[in-house]
Amino acid sequence: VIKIAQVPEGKGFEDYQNVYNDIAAKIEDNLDFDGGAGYYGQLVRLSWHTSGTYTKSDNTGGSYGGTMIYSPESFDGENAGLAVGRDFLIEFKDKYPWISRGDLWTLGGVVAVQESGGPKIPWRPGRKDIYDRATVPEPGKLPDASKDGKYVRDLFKRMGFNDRETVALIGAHCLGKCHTYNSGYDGPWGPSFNMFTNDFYVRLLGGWHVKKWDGKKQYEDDETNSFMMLPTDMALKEESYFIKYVKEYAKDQDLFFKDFSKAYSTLLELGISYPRGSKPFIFKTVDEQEE
Ligand code: HEM
Ligand SMILES: Cc1cnc2ccccc2c1N
Repeated sequence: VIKIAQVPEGKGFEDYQNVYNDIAAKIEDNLDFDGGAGYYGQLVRLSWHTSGTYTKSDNTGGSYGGTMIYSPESFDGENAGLAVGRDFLIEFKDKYPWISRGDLWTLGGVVAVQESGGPKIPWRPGRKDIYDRATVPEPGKLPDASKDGKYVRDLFKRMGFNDRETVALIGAHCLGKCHTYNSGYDGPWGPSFNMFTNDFYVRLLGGWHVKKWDGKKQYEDDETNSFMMLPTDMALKEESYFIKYVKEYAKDQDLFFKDFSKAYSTLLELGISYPRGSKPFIFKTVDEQEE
């Protein structure tokens, strides 16, 4: 399956920086949403779920066609709650009719990471809204949080990621929270889930215990009982092939930022063929434009 990037006629860096700025402004106007998590987590999760359906062996799935709104992908239980992110962004599809769903949904994630203090994420436009349902991926490609490390390793390998990239990508769990009505998991209830940092790894290396409640098995931190980890989060410290990267990133935020930027940029472009030598955009943050 070939998916060629096609940039809308005459659109360039400035056009996409304008969309970036509109999304950033709307995030800024809604910082108290979701108990103070804002929309950062919602938008990064949307960008990841529209991309994480990718299978390297047959080049199916990925962000190219904006297929998440079509069945059967729209029925994937792992996508519960993503209408929040899609509805947040939909006004920009009306304001900028030339932008595709895939470009809008992935750009939303780039804005969220950069505006929450994270690294710059190189990004290229050219995803095309598809209309033929044949290219809509089946449910089951996105990960189930109740599984173990081997499952996580194999799932990310299916997308073409190695162990280092897998650990770096899951560090996005520094943002946002779980919602029982989406996934059955809950929390964190602690502070700072609206800042992109290496906190996830630092906390992960601390003490955790299984939460006593009637919901799905998840972990709670020994110290304050206000943070949470999923079973697949804990898997990163249980497997020898993952924990070495958890330790590296807990010690060195710059290294995490560098590896995350590369892996996340790759994630958002899985399956897409770009013209040789096409240069990604590096958008300015809102703060950088005020100077
Ligand atoms: C083993 C892999 C992964 C599993 C099993 C997993 C699972 C989950 C689950 C169950 C939630 C809670 C959803 C809810 O209840 O609203 C969640 C949230 C989230 N995930 Fe992951 N995830 C994985 C990897 C990733 C990756 C690779 C990224 C991004 C690069 C990511 C970004 C996020 C974000 C930002 C949130 C917070 C969403 C919000 O605040 O609404 N996750 N994840
Ligand atoms: C600290 C932490 C750990 N795991 C998470 C998983 C999903 C969403 C948010 C998370 C989070 N803030």
